[in-house]
Amino acid sequence: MQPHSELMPQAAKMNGNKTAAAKAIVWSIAGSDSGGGAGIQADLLTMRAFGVHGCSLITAITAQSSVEVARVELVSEQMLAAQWHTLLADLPPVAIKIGLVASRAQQQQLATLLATLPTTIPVIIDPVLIASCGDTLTLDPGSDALPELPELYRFASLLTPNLPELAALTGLAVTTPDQIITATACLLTQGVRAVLVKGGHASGCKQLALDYLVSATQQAWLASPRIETAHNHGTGCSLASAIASALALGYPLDDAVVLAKAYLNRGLSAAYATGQGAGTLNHLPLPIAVEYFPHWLNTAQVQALYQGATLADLQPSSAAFAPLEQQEMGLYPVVDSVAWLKRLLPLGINTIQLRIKTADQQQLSAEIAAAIALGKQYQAQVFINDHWQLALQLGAYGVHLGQEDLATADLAALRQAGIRLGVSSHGYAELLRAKALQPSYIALGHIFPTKTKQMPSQPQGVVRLAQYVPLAAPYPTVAIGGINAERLAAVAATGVNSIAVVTAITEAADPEHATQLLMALLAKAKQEAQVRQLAQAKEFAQAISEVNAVCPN
Ligand SMILES: Cc1ncc(COP(=O)(O)OP(=O)(O)O)c(N)n1
Ligand SMILES: Cc1nc(C(=O)O)sc1CCOP(=O)(O)O
Ligand SMILES: [Mg+2]
Repeated sequence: MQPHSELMPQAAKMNGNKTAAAKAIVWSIAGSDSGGGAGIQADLLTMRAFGVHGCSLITAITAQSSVEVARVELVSEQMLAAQWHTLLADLPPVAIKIGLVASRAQQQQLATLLATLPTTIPVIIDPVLIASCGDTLTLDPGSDALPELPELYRFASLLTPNLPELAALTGLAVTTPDQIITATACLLTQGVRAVLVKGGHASGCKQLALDYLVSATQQAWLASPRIETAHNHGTGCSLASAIASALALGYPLDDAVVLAKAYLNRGLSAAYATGQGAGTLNHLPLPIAVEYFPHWLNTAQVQALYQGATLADLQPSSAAFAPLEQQEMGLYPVVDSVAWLKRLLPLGINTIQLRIKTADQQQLSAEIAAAIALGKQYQAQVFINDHWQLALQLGAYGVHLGQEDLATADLAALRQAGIRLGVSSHGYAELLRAKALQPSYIALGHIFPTKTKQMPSQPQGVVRLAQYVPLAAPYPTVAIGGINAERLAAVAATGVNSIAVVTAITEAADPEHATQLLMALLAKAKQEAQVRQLAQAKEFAQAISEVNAVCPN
């Protein structure tokens, strides 16, 4: 899917004689909650917070407050169809969120309608069966009632059941992590492409909410501190809408889930009362501060949590990779031969990477050994890309690994040998996964289009980079991908620690001159950033002293 609005030149729509930027359109197919906490109302607030344009297709109208659902009326088949066709003609969706589908007939109708849409439009289905408070939402009593949703399953890019719903949908127990994995596997076999199990109801781990994300290609657990609040009405609707909105903005599914979870955590932290019953989360706009982002865990870690371990136990400092000796990496050239190291190290580069993609084992071994020796000679941090076995064998300073290498590399052996680890990342999910390894640095790519390598992901741009940098803390960060002299200042302004380049050096008419220019530009940009930070700190201190002068206590 193409990223919308944030990364691409803004699409323009004519509005009278004014030109306005178009927002991505997200449909919410759901019930109306007259109390304003859940359903369509929560969905539209969430979509607004994400900066997308929300449209509603109402399936049922509820007379609902914070304490009761007094009456539910399904909209007619004709009215649901009218909403669909009217919107489709003028406001077609980039993503769809489906919440309350109030009868089997509506399921069938929606299945027929969804089948007419391109399969590239992501559909997030939040099975509204059992509310956060544990109440079963019984809408259409009798034989026509839910919970069977298979009619719609095959359209779901992601299904987001809570634990009781997962149990109801599969007929399986879901008390332990293994049982949750088995139950979700059962849903995948029924045609759902991915499942996010919301762990808010789990009793196995008291301090954390553990959500489980699984698709055909990956599985992961997201751990967030439990937020103690009674005002959690509409959390399921908001999470699913947040995921649909993030997908519409061009985030891949795992990133969309991470961002949506952070959105929910922050909203719950600022939740407020409405009536006498459960109030609602606060729909605050993006961006979201680092403290609300979840941790990325594997199943073994979650099993340990179920047995009483804490998050801190899972990441002891003894399991961290050695830190960089020179934390200020500056300009970080990524080159494919020792000949390049010989040209660039005398210029004062302190961090460099040997990235050889084609060579036989003997050549590789010789190049890596020579690179290590040069690193020692120039007291430079030389990282070896990919070839971690040779790096280990030959005693390299560091290795740089991609996400796909993490499954096969012997990380424990590298750590024990004191070899530094740099890890690639391309978005929120990979960043959290990299961070969980306690590496020596985290690379954030690719910022701009690059011709050096075929990238499966989209360029991130500097707006997203600025959000990733604080999330990577305390690990140093390196930006990579399409960076050159013109773009360097904008990249450095994000606060990233280092900038890695390939072609800006290797394809320059005068690589030594280009390197020196990039080094000087980076040093200048960092100095300017420091001056800006100092000025901000001064302004803040001044404001505090003025407040103290007015109200000394
Ligand atoms: C500093 C830096 N960042 C990212 C990469 C990419 O590494 P990887 O994901 O291993 O991909 P390849 O470089 O092997 O194509 C990097 N090399 N350096
Ligand atoms: C090797 C590499 N890795 C990337 C990532 O995003 O992981 S981008 C990239 C290529 C960087 O080359 P250039 O500076 O010529 O664009
Ligand atoms: Mg690699």
